[in-house]
Amino acid sequence: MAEFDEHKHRETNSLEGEEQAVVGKLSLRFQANDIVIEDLTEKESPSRSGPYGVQIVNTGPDHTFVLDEDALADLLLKDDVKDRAVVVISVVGAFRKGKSFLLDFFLRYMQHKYGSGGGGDWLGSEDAPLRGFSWRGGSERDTTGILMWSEVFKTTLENGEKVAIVLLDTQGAFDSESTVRDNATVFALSTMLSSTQIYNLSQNIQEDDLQHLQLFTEYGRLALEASGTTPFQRLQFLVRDWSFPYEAPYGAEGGREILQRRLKTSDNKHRELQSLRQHITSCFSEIACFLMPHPGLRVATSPAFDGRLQDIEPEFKRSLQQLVPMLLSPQALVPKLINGQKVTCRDLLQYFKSYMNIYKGNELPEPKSMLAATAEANNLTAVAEAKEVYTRLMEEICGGAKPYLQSAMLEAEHHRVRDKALHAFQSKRKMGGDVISEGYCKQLTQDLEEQFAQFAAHNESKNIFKAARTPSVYFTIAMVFYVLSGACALLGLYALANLCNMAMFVALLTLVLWAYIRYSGEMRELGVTIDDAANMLWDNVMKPMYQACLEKSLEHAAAAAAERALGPPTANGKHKQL
Ligand SMILES: Nc1nc2c(ncn2[C@@H]2O[C@H](COP(=O)(O)OP(=O)(O)OP(=O)(O)O)[C@@H](O)[C@H]2O)c(=O)[nH]1
Ligand SMILES: [Mg+2]
Repeated sequence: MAEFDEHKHRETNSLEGEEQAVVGKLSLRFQANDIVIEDLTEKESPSRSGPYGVQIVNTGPDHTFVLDEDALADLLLKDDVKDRAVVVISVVGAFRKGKSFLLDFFLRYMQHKYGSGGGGDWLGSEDAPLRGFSWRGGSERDTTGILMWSEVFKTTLENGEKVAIVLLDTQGAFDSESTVRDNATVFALSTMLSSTQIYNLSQNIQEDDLQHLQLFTEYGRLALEASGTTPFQRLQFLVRDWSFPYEAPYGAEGGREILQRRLKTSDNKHRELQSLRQHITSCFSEIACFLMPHPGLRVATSPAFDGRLQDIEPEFKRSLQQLVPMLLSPQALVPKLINGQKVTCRDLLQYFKSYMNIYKGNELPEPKSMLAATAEANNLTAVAEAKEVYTRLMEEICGGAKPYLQSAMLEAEHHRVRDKALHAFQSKRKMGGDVISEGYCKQLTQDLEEQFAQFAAHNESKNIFKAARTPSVYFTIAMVFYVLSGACALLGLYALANLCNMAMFVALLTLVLWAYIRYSGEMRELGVTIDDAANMLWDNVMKPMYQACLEKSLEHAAAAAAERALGPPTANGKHKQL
């Protein structure tokens, strides 16, 4: 039924003699007396065989945002990137202003420079449609929540540091469906989590654009006080459709002029305007601006435009050639810092979780709770790193295929490795001071002890003598009863002999049952009971008897040796010296 409705849905656009009708997933385009049929399925939901924009923050009911932890973990916890410092590039700003469109050019550069690449110009061929994050024409919003590109790019910076690069596309602000809180949430989340925040503006930098930054300048001020380091890295204003190149030229140079004018603090400015400017400047380690020309009427107004370069004004393409390497070349990449420390992909997952938590309520969080969330995430990432150190080192000592290690030695190694892990935790700088980190440290110590118990149990299971205890106990019992039954039968005590036989069969049956449980992995609880019974019998009956026998035979052997050395005792009890 839904499919039927969808197929009934029709949209028609007309532009300069071109007509387009959308029927279900098919687009019919009447262009220069030709009918062009396009399949929109791929455009709407890109094929999952290649990379795509992964929805990591979804819009939930009642204007809530929900983090898709699993999707994010899949991207950030891949073995080849999880421990790399991360560079996070995000684009924010009002809706329908070409954010996703721009990101798709970023992707072309990334794939060319850091991906499978290929020769030629990174901008691509003139007639290739633009693919990547979903973008489209029209007046209704397209991107919702936050998306991360599924391909985490890798490169080495000039200083030799290996980094991972992630791209974020965000929901446009100020559409008719979003509340002020929704806009603020997307804006704050992406700013707090990115190392390069591209603030996409249309035509000019206006005062209200600066005011939106005020949302977290107070957080920035508190973070600055708490850590003594600049809370955010790069803020890149990007002015689209700049129409006054005669006043300030397109590109970074013109951008600098405009930015200077907009951020200038002078005595004749109102105090509020001055303080806003001061805060913005102190929160980011680098603020820049770039003026983009208009891409041409086909880009802005044609429903048939699919992103191919041949439809874009050359001036716009020239600006892209300047802007994109300026932000994404290895020399330009800025790793994400929080509290003055590099953030790895694994840490980024934790920061996402902690920051999403504070945006769960109905109210916008206070800057203080944003700071508390940062302190929490600082500690949690330090805990995760310490646990990683502990697990890695212990795996090297007694992990999977490593042979059995004596219990006392394993314990000594545990103490050494635990101290190393605790040192890793303590040496990471954390907001909130010792009072907060003490609690995390206690919990960490407890968790490491629990982990050690598991390592120790695993180590014990490798002791083949202990592993063989259960079958040897039951086999011994069976043998003892077999001999006893034979002896009883010889003495004519048939009732007793039968009882012994029965006990022998019970022991053998238990042995067979145990072997089956171990082999099949079924009825594991019964297996544990059989092992426990064997341990109990060993500890309380067989071991004492075995020790008693051993002592007796040792005594006997010692006496025999002494006798051999000293000769047999004489009638008066003295030994005759040989
Ligand atoms: N005027 C103008 N239009 C542009 C520019 N860049 C892209 N567009 C057009 O803007 C429209 C919207 O592009 P999107 O990339 O989907 O915009 P968005 O900002 O991601 O929109 P939302 O996802 O709804 O927030 C498309 O028709 C593009 O062709 C530009 O620099 N100037
Ligand atoms: Mg978009």
